[in-house]
Amino acid sequence: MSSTPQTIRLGTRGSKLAMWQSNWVKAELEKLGNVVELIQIKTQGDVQTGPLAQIGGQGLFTKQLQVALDAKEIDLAVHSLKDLPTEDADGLSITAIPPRETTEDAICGPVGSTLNSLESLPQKAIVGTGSVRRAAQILNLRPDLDIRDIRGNVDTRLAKLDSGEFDVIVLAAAGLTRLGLADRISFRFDRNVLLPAVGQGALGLETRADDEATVAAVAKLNHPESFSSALAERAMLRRLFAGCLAPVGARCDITGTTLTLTGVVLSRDGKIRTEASDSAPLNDYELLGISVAEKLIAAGADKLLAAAKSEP
Ligand SMILES: NCc1[nH]cc(CCC(=O)O)c1CC(=O)O
Repeated sequence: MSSTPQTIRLGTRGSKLAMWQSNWVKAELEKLGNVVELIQIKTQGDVQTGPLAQIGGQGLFTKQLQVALDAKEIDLAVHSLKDLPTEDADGLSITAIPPRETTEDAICGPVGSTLNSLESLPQKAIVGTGSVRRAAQILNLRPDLDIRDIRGNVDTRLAKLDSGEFDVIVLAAAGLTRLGLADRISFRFDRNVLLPAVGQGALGLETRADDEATVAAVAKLNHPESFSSALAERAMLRRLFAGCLAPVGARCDITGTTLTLTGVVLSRDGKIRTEASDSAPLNDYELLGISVAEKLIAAGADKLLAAAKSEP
């Protein structure tokens, strides 16, 4: 006698990118014999449209999913890991991180543009990004550029670019790739030059920690290298007492079973930049993140972060 598998209720935001990610997770779970139902949930980030830095608030895109998970309205939340605050949510756990998509940031120019590097942008070009991390690192390299805030999902941002509001915009290559829009990328930044956001390109699969059946099913989607690298970056950010709205970047490199984490913290205007790095066995990701954060703090990162917070 075969028992009918329990249905996993998967909570997702309704944006195209979120739906792509959730449908991907659904299909992977179904391949393993699970039954999955998608449940759309609106988050504050979908409702409010002001500049991200002003609406502020960590977890704008993730909190409602966590509330629904906690209330047992869903069994699994699929997050873009970079939008998920690093403070542990009571009773919830990141059960799996599937193979990570590319972590690079990309510049998108007008269709047919021949831009191929930051150096190829004209003087004072208008660059659209809402990310202080991207803004600070770009200004560090090109102080002349005119960085302006942009918001909305990937399609909205590309439409704003195409309407001529910006000369170029910056987006995560991961989102563009998932949406089949990689042909809109003019060039990608070298990860050694512009360090990605903590968790960029990774999905966080969150469950109730005590929901054994869902935990067992979801854990099969975990990719250990992606898990260790993304969680090392998150441990660094947590130890810096910073969030996804801070001028902080991170990069992980894996050689064999050794994980190397590099972190960067900048002033908002990009004039001051401190970088630190350390290596550890893959399983010691938590200690590695703390170690790199402490090196950054020793180099003055806490003062940069305090100053960045107090700026409008
Ligand atoms: N903050 C929005 C967000 N969250 C995740 C991605 C892209 C996909 C990813 O990094 O996993 C994006 C858009 C962007 O930064 O271009």
